[in-house]
Amino acid sequence: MDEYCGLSPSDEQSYHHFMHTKFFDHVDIKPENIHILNGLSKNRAEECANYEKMIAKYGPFQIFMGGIGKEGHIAFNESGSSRNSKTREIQLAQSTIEANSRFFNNDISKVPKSALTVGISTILDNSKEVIILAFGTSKADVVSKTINDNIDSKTPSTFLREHPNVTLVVDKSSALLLHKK
Ligand SMILES: N[C@@H]1[C@@H](O)[C@H](O)[C@@H](COP(=O)(O)O)O[C@@H]1O
Repeated sequence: MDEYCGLSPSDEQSYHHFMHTKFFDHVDIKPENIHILNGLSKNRAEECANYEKMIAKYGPFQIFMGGIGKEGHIAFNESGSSRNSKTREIQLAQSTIEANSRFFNNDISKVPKSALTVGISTILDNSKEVIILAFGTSKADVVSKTINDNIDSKTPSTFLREHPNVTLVVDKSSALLLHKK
């Protein structure tokens, strides 16, 4: 669903690498059926347009499963992403760069500044079911906002409420602020 710009698929911090080591290497799937955005693409706009075309051709997704960023990003749809957004290149928010630096030896300068990501529309308008996982106290604020705030691009995860079949999976820590309402 998303990939850092400039990282090769073999780079240990790439989402290619993550998805293979955590998932694809453990299930029975043909390589030709795995589709991850290419962060090394020379023509990023074309890469994104082709991804949308492929989803339109083979979609909809049975399940879209992902996490959530502290400011409500889904995939890499940072704050400000519109409901109609499609697959595109996006500049990463400073908060995302800081949060993800934990995967780059806590060295912020090593975190790519941009990424390719599916859009909010790509997700919500092409998925029969959406499952979002949010664990830990660092996600408590955004879990509360996702459920209670106005639906607005400031917190893109609020758009999830416009989809008929979304499950937000939380643990006690990320659900902490829900009890205070
Ligand atoms: N691009 C990814 C997102 O797709 C993911 O949702 C987010 C939260 O991940 P985690 O659940 O590990 O905190 O991290 C990254 O920024």
